[in-house]
Amino acid sequence: MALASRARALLPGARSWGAVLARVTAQRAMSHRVVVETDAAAGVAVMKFRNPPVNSLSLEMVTELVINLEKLENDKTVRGLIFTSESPGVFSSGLNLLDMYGRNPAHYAEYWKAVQELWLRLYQCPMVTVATINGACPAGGCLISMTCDYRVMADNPKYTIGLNETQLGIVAPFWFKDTLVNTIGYRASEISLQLGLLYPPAEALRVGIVDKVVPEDQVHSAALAVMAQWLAIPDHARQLTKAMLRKPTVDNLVRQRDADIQQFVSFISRDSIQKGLQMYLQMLKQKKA
Ligand SMILES: CCCCC/C=C\CCCC/C=C/C(=O)SCCNC(=O)CCNC(=O)[C@H](O)C(C)(C)COP(=O)(O)OP(=O)(O)OC[C@H]1O[C@@H](n2cnc3c(N)ncnc32)[C@H](O)[C@@H]1OP(=O)(O)O
Repeated sequence: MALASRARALLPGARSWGAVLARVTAQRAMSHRVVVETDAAAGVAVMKFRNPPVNSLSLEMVTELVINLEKLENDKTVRGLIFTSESPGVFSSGLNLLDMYGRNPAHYAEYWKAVQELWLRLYQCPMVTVATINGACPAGGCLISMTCDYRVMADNPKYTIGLNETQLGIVAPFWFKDTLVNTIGYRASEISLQLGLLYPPAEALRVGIVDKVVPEDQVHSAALAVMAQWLAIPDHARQLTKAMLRKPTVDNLVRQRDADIQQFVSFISRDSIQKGLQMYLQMLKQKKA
Protein backbone atom coordinates (compact mmCIF):
# COMPACT_ATOMS: atom_id res chain seq x y z
CA MET A 1 0.00 0.00 0.00
CA ALA A 2 1.31 3.46 -0.85
CA LEU A 3 2.52 5.74 1.91
CA ALA A 4 -0.43 8.12 1.64
CA SER A 5 -2.92 5.19 1.69
CA ARG A 6 -1.21 3.81 4.76
CA ALA A 7 -1.33 7.18 6.42
CA ARG A 8 -5.00 7.52 5.56
CA ALA A 9 -5.73 4.06 6.96
CA LEU A 10 -3.94 5.02 10.15
CA LEU A 11 -5.45 8.46 10.45
CA PRO A 12 -9.12 7.80 9.80
CA GLY A 13 -10.15 11.16 11.24
CA ALA A 14 -8.65 12.93 8.23
CA ARG A 15 -11.20 13.58 5.47
CA SER A 16 -9.02 14.26 2.45
CA TRP A 17 -5.57 13.55 1.05
CA GLY A 18 -4.54 17.07 1.89
CA ALA A 19 -5.66 16.60 5.48
CA VAL A 20 -3.78 13.30 5.77
CA LEU A 21 -0.58 14.73 4.38
CA ALA A 22 -0.91 17.92 6.42
CA ARG A 23 -1.35 15.89 9.59
CA VAL A 24 1.53 13.53 8.88
CA THR A 25 3.75 16.43 7.81
CA ALA A 26 2.79 18.35 10.92
CA GLN A 27 3.63 15.36 13.10
CA ARG A 28 6.98 15.06 11.39
CA ALA A 29 7.69 18.75 11.67
CA MET A 30 6.87 18.72 15.35
CA SER A 31 9.37 16.05 16.23
CA HIS A 32 11.06 12.92 15.07
CA ARG A 33 10.35 10.16 17.51
CA VAL A 34 12.14 7.72 15.28
CA VAL A 35 15.59 8.32 13.81
CA VAL A 36 16.72 6.21 10.87
CA GLU A 37 20.37 5.89 9.92
CA THR A 38 21.12 3.91 6.78
CA ASP A 39 24.43 2.33 5.80
CA ALA A 40 23.76 1.87 2.09
CA ALA A 41 27.00 -0.01 1.47
CA ALA A 42 26.16 -2.61 4.14
CA GLY A 43 22.46 -2.63 3.22
CA VAL A 44 21.55 -2.07 6.88
CA ALA A 45 19.39 0.59 8.51
CA VAL A 46 19.26 1.35 12.22
CA MET A 47 15.96 2.65 13.58
CA LYS A 48 16.46 4.45 16.87
CA PHE A 49 13.61 5.19 19.25
CA ARG A 50 13.66 8.79 20.44
CA ASN A 51 10.48 9.47 22.37
CA PRO A 52 11.51 10.82 25.77
CA PRO A 53 11.29 10.14 28.59
CA VAL A 54 10.75 6.39 28.16
CA ASN A 55 10.09 5.67 24.44
CA SER A 56 6.44 4.88 25.07
CA LEU A 57 4.61 3.78 21.93
CA SER A 58 2.27 6.73 21.60
CA LEU A 59 -0.08 7.03 18.61
CA GLU A 60 2.34 9.49 17.01
CA MET A 61 5.34 7.21 17.64
CA VAL A 62 3.51 4.14 16.29
CA THR A 63 2.47 6.10 13.18
CA GLU A 64 6.05 7.26 12.60
CA LEU A 65 7.33 3.72 13.01
CA VAL A 66 4.87 2.41 10.42
CA ILE A 67 5.68 5.17 7.94
CA ASN A 68 9.43 4.69 8.33
CA LEU A 69 9.09 0.93 7.99
CA GLU A 70 7.16 1.30 4.76
CA LYS A 71 9.81 3.66 3.41
CA LEU A 72 12.58 1.19 4.23
CA GLU A 73 10.67 -1.74 2.76
CA ASN A 74 10.43 0.23 -0.49
CA ASP A 75 14.15 0.93 -0.46
CA LYS A 76 15.60 -2.10 -2.19
CA THR A 77 19.12 -1.27 -1.01
CA VAL A 78 18.14 -1.99 2.60
CA ARG A 79 18.12 -5.69 3.50
CA GLY A 80 18.49 -5.52 7.26
CA LEU A 81 16.97 -3.38 10.00
CA ILE A 82 18.16 -2.95 13.59
CA PHE A 83 15.93 -1.46 16.29
CA THR A 84 17.38 0.21 19.33
CA SER A 85 16.88 3.08 21.74
CA GLU A 86 18.79 6.26 21.10
CA SER A 87 19.23 6.62 24.88
CA PRO A 88 20.35 3.49 26.71
CA GLY A 89 18.32 2.75 29.84
CA VAL A 90 14.91 2.21 28.29
CA PHE A 91 14.43 0.35 25.01
CA SER A 92 10.69 1.06 25.12
CA SER A 93 8.29 1.31 28.05
CA GLY A 94 5.60 -0.30 25.90
CA LEU A 95 2.27 1.04 24.78
CA ASN A 96 1.60 4.58 25.85
CA LEU A 97 -0.59 4.37 28.94
CA LEU A 98 -1.86 7.88 28.20
CA ASP A 99 -3.34 6.65 24.91
CA MET A 100 -5.26 4.03 26.88
CA TYR A 101 -6.36 6.10 29.85
CA GLY A 102 -8.94 8.87 30.08
CA ARG A 103 -9.61 9.06 26.33
CA ASN A 104 -12.77 8.44 24.30
CA PRO A 105 -13.73 5.24 22.42
CA ALA A 106 -12.85 6.78 19.02
CA HIS A 107 -9.34 7.47 20.26
CA TYR A 108 -8.96 3.96 21.69
CA ALA A 109 -10.08 2.49 18.33
CA GLU A 110 -7.69 4.69 16.36
CA TYR A 111 -4.84 3.81 18.69
CA TRP A 112 -5.49 0.08 18.58
CA LYS A 113 -5.75 0.04 14.80
CA ALA A 114 -2.35 1.71 14.60
CA VAL A 115 -0.81 -0.77 17.09
CA GLN A 116 -2.23 -3.70 15.08
CA GLU A 117 -0.83 -2.17 11.89
CA LEU A 118 2.63 -1.84 13.42
CA TRP A 119 2.65 -5.46 14.61
CA LEU A 120 1.38 -6.77 11.26
CA ARG A 121 4.01 -4.85 9.36
CA LEU A 122 6.87 -5.79 11.70
CA TYR A 123 5.95 -9.44 11.99
CA GLN A 124 5.85 -9.79 8.20
CA CYS A 125 8.82 -7.53 7.52
CA PRO A 126 10.82 -8.90 4.56
CA MET A 127 14.05 -7.39 5.92
CA VAL A 128 16.17 -9.17 8.51
CA THR A 129 15.15 -7.53 11.78
CA VAL A 130 17.30 -7.47 14.91
CA ALA A 131 16.35 -5.87 18.24
CA THR A 132 19.26 -4.38 20.16
CA ILE A 133 17.74 -4.22 23.62
CA ASN A 134 19.73 -1.58 25.45
CA GLY A 135 17.29 -0.88 28.27
CA ALA A 136 14.03 -1.79 29.96
CA CYS A 137 11.70 -3.62 27.63
CA PRO A 138 8.27 -4.29 29.16
CA ALA A 139 4.97 -5.19 27.46
CA GLY A 140 4.64 -3.44 24.08
CA GLY A 141 8.43 -2.95 24.02
CA CYS A 142 8.84 -6.69 24.44
CA LEU A 143 6.24 -7.26 21.71
CA ILE A 144 8.20 -5.11 19.26
CA SER A 145 11.40 -6.98 20.02
CA MET A 146 9.66 -10.36 19.72
CA THR A 147 8.52 -9.48 16.20
CA CYS A 148 12.19 -9.27 15.23
CA ASP A 149 14.11 -12.22 13.82
CA TYR A 150 16.73 -11.99 16.59
CA ARG A 151 17.15 -10.26 19.94
CA VAL A 152 20.43 -9.14 21.51
CA MET A 153 20.18 -7.81 25.07
CA ALA A 154 22.67 -5.75 27.05
CA ASP A 155 23.87 -7.54 30.19
CA ASN A 156 22.66 -5.06 32.77
CA PRO A 157 20.60 -6.52 35.64
CA LYS A 158 18.57 -3.27 35.81
CA TYR A 159 17.08 -4.07 32.39
CA THR A 160 14.16 -6.46 32.21
CA ILE A 161 12.01 -7.82 29.41
CA GLY A 162 8.61 -9.52 29.33
CA LEU A 163 4.88 -9.17 28.88
CA ASN A 164 3.89 -7.75 32.28
CA GLU A 165 0.30 -6.82 31.36
CA THR A 166 -1.37 -8.82 34.15
CA GLN A 167 0.64 -6.83 36.70
CA LEU A 168 -1.20 -3.74 35.45
CA GLY A 169 -4.56 -5.53 35.69
CA ILE A 170 -4.86 -5.73 31.91
CA VAL A 171 -4.82 -8.69 29.57
CA ALA A 172 -2.38 -9.22 26.71
CA PRO A 173 -4.44 -9.70 23.53
CA PHE A 174 -4.31 -13.06 21.72
CA TRP A 175 -1.77 -11.87 19.15
CA PHE A 176 0.63 -10.73 21.90
CA LYS A 177 0.17 -14.20 23.40
CA ASP A 178 0.68 -15.89 20.00
CA THR A 179 3.91 -13.96 19.49
CA LEU A 180 5.16 -15.02 22.93
CA VAL A 181 4.23 -18.66 22.37
CA ASN A 182 6.05 -18.59 19.03
CA THR A 183 9.10 -17.21 20.81
CA ILE A 184 9.39 -19.20 24.05
CA GLY A 185 6.92 -22.09 23.68
CA TYR A 186 3.57 -22.87 25.28
CA ARG A 187 4.43 -23.96 28.83
CA ALA A 188 6.89 -21.12 29.40
CA SER A 189 4.23 -18.71 28.05
CA GLU A 190 1.62 -20.03 30.49
CA ILE A 191 3.88 -19.12 33.39
CA SER A 192 5.29 -15.95 31.89
CA LEU A 193 2.03 -14.38 30.75
CA GLN A 194 -0.13 -15.22 33.74
CA LEU A 195 2.45 -13.95 36.23
CA GLY A 196 3.38 -10.99 34.02
CA LEU A 197 7.05 -11.84 34.43
CA LEU A 198 9.81 -9.39 33.63
CA TYR A 199 13.13 -11.18 33.16
CA PRO A 200 16.59 -9.76 33.78
CA PRO A 201 19.11 -10.66 31.03
CA ALA A 202 20.37 -14.05 32.30
CA GLU A 203 16.83 -15.33 32.89
CA ALA A 204 15.64 -13.84 29.61
CA LEU A 205 18.31 -15.85 27.83
CA ARG A 206 17.43 -19.00 29.75
CA VAL A 207 13.72 -18.78 28.89
CA GLY A 208 14.56 -17.85 25.27
CA ILE A 209 12.83 -14.49 25.12
CA VAL A 210 16.19 -13.10 23.95
CA ASP A 211 18.76 -14.93 21.85
CA LYS A 212 22.03 -13.40 23.05
CA VAL A 213 23.20 -11.42 26.08
CA VAL A 214 26.39 -9.41 25.75
CA PRO A 215 28.25 -6.75 27.78
CA GLU A 216 26.50 -3.43 27.41
CA ASP A 217 29.34 -1.80 25.47
CA GLN A 218 29.24 -4.61 22.89
CA VAL A 219 25.52 -4.69 22.23
CA HIS A 220 25.64 -2.79 18.94
CA SER A 221 28.66 -4.63 17.53
CA ALA A 222 27.02 -7.94 18.50
CA ALA A 223 23.83 -6.93 16.65
CA LEU A 224 25.86 -6.04 13.56
CA ALA A 225 27.63 -9.42 13.68
CA VAL A 226 24.28 -11.23 13.92
CA MET A 227 22.98 -9.14 11.03
CA ALA A 228 25.98 -10.10 8.87
CA GLN A 229 25.30 -13.78 9.56
CA TRP A 230 21.63 -13.47 8.57
CA LEU A 231 22.39 -11.37 5.49
CA ALA A 232 24.66 -14.15 4.21
CA ILE A 233 21.49 -16.13 3.44
CA PRO A 234 19.88 -15.40 0.05
CA ASP A 235 16.98 -12.98 0.63
CA HIS A 236 14.32 -14.82 -1.36
CA ALA A 237 14.86 -18.12 0.48
CA ARG A 238 14.93 -16.50 3.90
CA GLN A 239 11.93 -14.25 3.18
CA LEU A 240 9.73 -17.10 1.93
CA THR A 241 10.72 -19.21 4.93
CA LYS A 242 9.89 -16.40 7.34
CA ALA A 243 6.54 -15.77 5.65
CA MET A 244 5.69 -19.48 5.79
CA LEU A 245 6.52 -19.68 9.50
CA ARG A 246 4.61 -16.54 10.46
CA LYS A 247 1.58 -16.66 8.15
CA PRO A 248 -0.77 -18.61 10.46
CA THR A 249 -0.16 -16.14 13.31
CA VAL A 250 -0.65 -13.15 11.01
CA ASP A 251 -3.80 -14.62 9.47
CA ASN A 252 -5.23 -15.15 12.92
CA LEU A 253 -5.27 -11.39 13.55
CA VAL A 254 -6.14 -10.37 9.98
CA ARG A 255 -9.29 -12.54 10.16
CA GLN A 256 -10.56 -10.74 13.25
CA ARG A 257 -9.04 -7.27 13.17
CA ASP A 258 -12.28 -5.35 13.63
CA ALA A 259 -13.51 -7.64 16.39
CA ASP A 260 -10.16 -7.24 18.14
CA ILE A 261 -10.50 -3.44 17.98
CA GLN A 262 -14.01 -3.62 19.42
CA GLN A 263 -12.86 -5.95 22.17
CA PHE A 264 -9.99 -3.62 23.06
CA VAL A 265 -12.25 -0.54 23.13
CA SER A 266 -14.83 -2.24 25.30
CA PHE A 267 -12.21 -3.71 27.67
CA ILE A 268 -10.13 -0.58 28.07
CA SER A 269 -13.21 1.64 28.57
CA ARG A 270 -14.38 -0.34 31.61
CA ASP A 271 -14.39 1.69 34.81
CA SER A 272 -12.47 -1.01 36.65
CA ILE A 273 -9.71 -1.08 34.01
CA GLN A 274 -9.49 2.72 33.88
CA LYS A 275 -9.24 2.80 37.67
CA GLY A 276 -6.45 0.20 37.55
CA LEU A 277 -4.52 2.22 34.95
CA GLN A 278 -4.94 5.36 37.02
CA MET A 279 -3.48 3.60 40.06
CA TYR A 280 -0.60 2.22 37.99
CA LEU A 281 0.22 5.71 36.65
CA GLN A 282 0.12 7.05 40.20
CA MET A 283 2.41 4.25 41.33
CA LEU A 284 4.92 5.18 38.59
CA LYS A 285 4.84 8.81 39.76
CA GLN A 286 5.29 7.85 43.43
CA LYS A 287 8.16 5.51 42.59
CA LYS A 288 9.83 8.47 40.89
CA ALA A 289 9.23 10.77 43.87
C1 LIG B 1 -9.89 -9.99 27.20
C2 LIG B 1 -9.72 -9.11 26.05
C3 LIG B 1 -8.45 -8.35 26.03
C4 LIG B 1 -8.43 -7.40 24.94
C5 LIG B 1 -7.26 -6.48 25.00
C6 LIG B 1 -7.41 -5.47 25.94
C7 LIG B 1 -6.50 -4.77 26.59
C8 LIG B 1 -5.31 -4.20 26.71
C9 LIG B 1 -4.07 -4.68 26.15
C10 LIG B 1 -3.04 -3.68 26.34
C11 LIG B 1 -1.66 -4.21 26.12
C12 LIG B 1 -0.70 -3.28 26.77
C13 LIG B 1 0.55 -3.25 26.51
C14 LIG B 1 1.48 -2.28 27.14
O1 LIG B 1 2.55 -2.08 26.65
S1 LIG B 1 0.99 -1.44 28.54
C15 LIG B 1 2.41 -0.53 29.10
C16 LIG B 1 3.18 -1.38 30.03
N1 LIG B 1 4.39 -0.69 30.43
C17 LIG B 1 4.86 -0.73 31.65
O2 LIG B 1 4.31 -1.36 32.55
C18 LIG B 1 6.10 0.05 31.92
C19 LIG B 1 5.86 1.15 32.88
N2 LIG B 1 7.06 1.95 33.08
C20 LIG B 1 8.11 1.56 33.81
O3 LIG B 1 8.16 0.49 34.37
C21 LIG B 1 9.24 2.53 33.90
O4 LIG B 1 8.78 3.78 33.50
C22 LIG B 1 10.47 2.16 33.07
C23 LIG B 1 10.12 1.88 31.61
C24 LIG B 1 11.18 0.93 33.67
C25 LIG B 1 11.48 3.35 33.08
O5 LIG B 1 11.74 3.70 34.43
P1 LIG B 1 12.34 5.15 34.75
O6 LIG B 1 13.45 5.46 33.81
O7 LIG B 1 12.62 5.16 36.22
O8 LIG B 1 11.17 6.19 34.37
P2 LIG B 1 9.86 6.55 35.22
O9 LIG B 1 9.21 5.32 35.72
O10 LIG B 1 10.21 7.58 36.22
O11 LIG B 1 8.92 7.15 34.09
C26 LIG B 1 9.13 8.46 33.55
C27 LIG B 1 7.80 9.00 33.09
O12 LIG B 1 7.29 8.18 32.04
C28 LIG B 1 5.97 7.74 32.37
N3 LIG B 1 5.75 6.42 31.79
C29 LIG B 1 6.41 5.29 32.03
N4 LIG B 1 5.96 4.29 31.28
C30 LIG B 1 4.97 4.80 30.51
C31 LIG B 1 4.11 4.24 29.52
N5 LIG B 1 4.16 2.95 29.13
N6 LIG B 1 3.20 5.06 28.96
C32 LIG B 1 3.10 6.36 29.31
N7 LIG B 1 3.92 6.94 30.25
C33 LIG B 1 4.83 6.16 30.84
C34 LIG B 1 5.97 7.72 33.89
O13 LIG B 1 4.66 7.76 34.38
C35 LIG B 1 6.74 8.97 34.19
O14 LIG B 1 5.86 10.07 33.99
P3 LIG B 1 5.97 11.43 34.83
O15 LIG B 1 7.32 12.01 34.45
O16 LIG B 1 4.83 12.25 34.38
O17 LIG B 1 5.90 11.04 36.28
